[in-house]
Amino acid sequence: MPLKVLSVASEAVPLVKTGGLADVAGALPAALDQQGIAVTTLLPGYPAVGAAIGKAKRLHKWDALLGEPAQLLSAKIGAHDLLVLDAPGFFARDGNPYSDSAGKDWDDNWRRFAAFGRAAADIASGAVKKLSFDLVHAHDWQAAMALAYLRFAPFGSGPPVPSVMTIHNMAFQGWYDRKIFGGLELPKKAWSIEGVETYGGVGFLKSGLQLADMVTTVSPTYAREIVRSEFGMGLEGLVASRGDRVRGIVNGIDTKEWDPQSDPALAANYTARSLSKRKANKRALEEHFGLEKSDGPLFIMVTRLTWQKGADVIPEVLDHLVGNGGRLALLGSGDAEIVDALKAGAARHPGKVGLHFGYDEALSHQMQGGGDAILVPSRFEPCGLTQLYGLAYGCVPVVSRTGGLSDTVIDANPAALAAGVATGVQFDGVHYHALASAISRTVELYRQPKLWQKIQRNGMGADFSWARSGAEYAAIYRQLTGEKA
Ligand SMILES: Nc1ncnc2c1ncn2[C@@H]1O[C@H](COP(=O)(O)OP(=O)(O)O[C@H]2O[C@H](CO)[C@@H](O)[C@H](O)[C@H]2O)[C@@H](O)[C@H]1O
Repeated sequence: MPLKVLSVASEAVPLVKTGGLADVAGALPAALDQQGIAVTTLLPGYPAVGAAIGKAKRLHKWDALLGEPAQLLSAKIGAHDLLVLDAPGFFARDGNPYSDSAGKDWDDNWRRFAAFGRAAADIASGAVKKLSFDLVHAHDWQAAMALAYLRFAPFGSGPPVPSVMTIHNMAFQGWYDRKIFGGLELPKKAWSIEGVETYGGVGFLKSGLQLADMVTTVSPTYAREIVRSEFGMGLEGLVASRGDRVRGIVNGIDTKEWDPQSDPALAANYTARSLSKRKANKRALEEHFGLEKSDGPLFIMVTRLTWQKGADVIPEVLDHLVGNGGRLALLGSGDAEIVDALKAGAARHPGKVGLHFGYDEALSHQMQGGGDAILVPSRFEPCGLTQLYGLAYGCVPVVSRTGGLSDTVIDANPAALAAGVATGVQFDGVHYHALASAISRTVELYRQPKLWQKIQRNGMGADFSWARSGAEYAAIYRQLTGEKA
């Protein structure tokens, strides 16, 4: 019998995505299947999820799940085994999973995602006939309360199922005022520093970190960084106290979705041996972004426009980038201030800087397939996926040396160039000078076509499949289920 894992995630490709969490929650099950592990993913029943699954089988019903009627639906989408928490009072809303159409977080997010956790814990502790799981894997704060309910208020009285908590981003913690505690329907004993109490309120992510049998994060470097206050965001002490129960496993990418040889979004498909075909993609990008046609270096960026991603430094560096013969195509959405500063910068450089605000999956593929280099100047980055897509597509990553960016890109320093292993450019610190000098270095490399192609090919040949990381998760699952057996 394969090990059965309940993966609890608030978003997963191909059904609903606002960021990298969805890519990982969507891709990991197939990798684990290769390891003989059967993953079922529990998702909230947002409108898009309901529409995708259509008429689904009902497995369970709650008259009042933290106050709202709910049912559990079962569906299969492609190879994905899904459980969907259909609770219209919580999830049948316009906007994205966390905020309304105007971008404002829903006031009752604590209740929505506590209910999600409550449902996950019920499922994992035997409330649903015919469903049983050997382990629960919760992703980020939206799923973390599953572990609090499992510990303090499981459905049955059987042995507790082991658990893994994965941090995709420590910056989002789900912290709420203590007055919500009553609404969580947890026993009083959960209100303690060993339970959900966090700096006088309720901490969702903190509860998961405290209570999980194993904590993972999405790169080894980030796992080491989050014991320091600059990265731990207040939870560094707790992370440090968990010692070797905190591991870093670098993300892979879905190499079927992200394959330049077969990607239907591209004007021209190509491989590491036919890089010259990328030119057609570059022309298509220039067209889309209203850029002058040129064979000079075309930088791209695909990102949330936030402080984390260093997007605020881009407007400052535009003059330098353009002055060095570069052009920039940027796709993103986020902070209004950054949007305004980018617009002002682009207005100074018509034909050289093109902006597309919003979220566009197909365009993000086209950009990786036609751009020469992708800028990823993150202040912190648990793993980062866009640099991995860049590597796979021969769009050379230019990254700050932090978190997963450190672990996945080999800087084109003299030693790496001499050894023929460089895959990108790294720089230290996220500020004008660091980024400007990284851009200059990149342009210099680009102007040496043989060397540049070598860097592109090295990246395209790197192993960023899920196979290796899948094996690491599988080893953790086996260790934990063995420990509890
Ligand atoms: N405007 C836009 N249009 C189209 N696509 C867009 C887009 N903006 C972003 N994307 C896409 O969204 C994803 C973002 O991935 P990141 O790794 O940058 O993750 P994010 O910070 O969301 O997630 C967190 O979780 C992931 C997963 O573990 C970690 O890699 C990361 O470090 C951590 O911060 C990529 O697939 C990217 O192409």
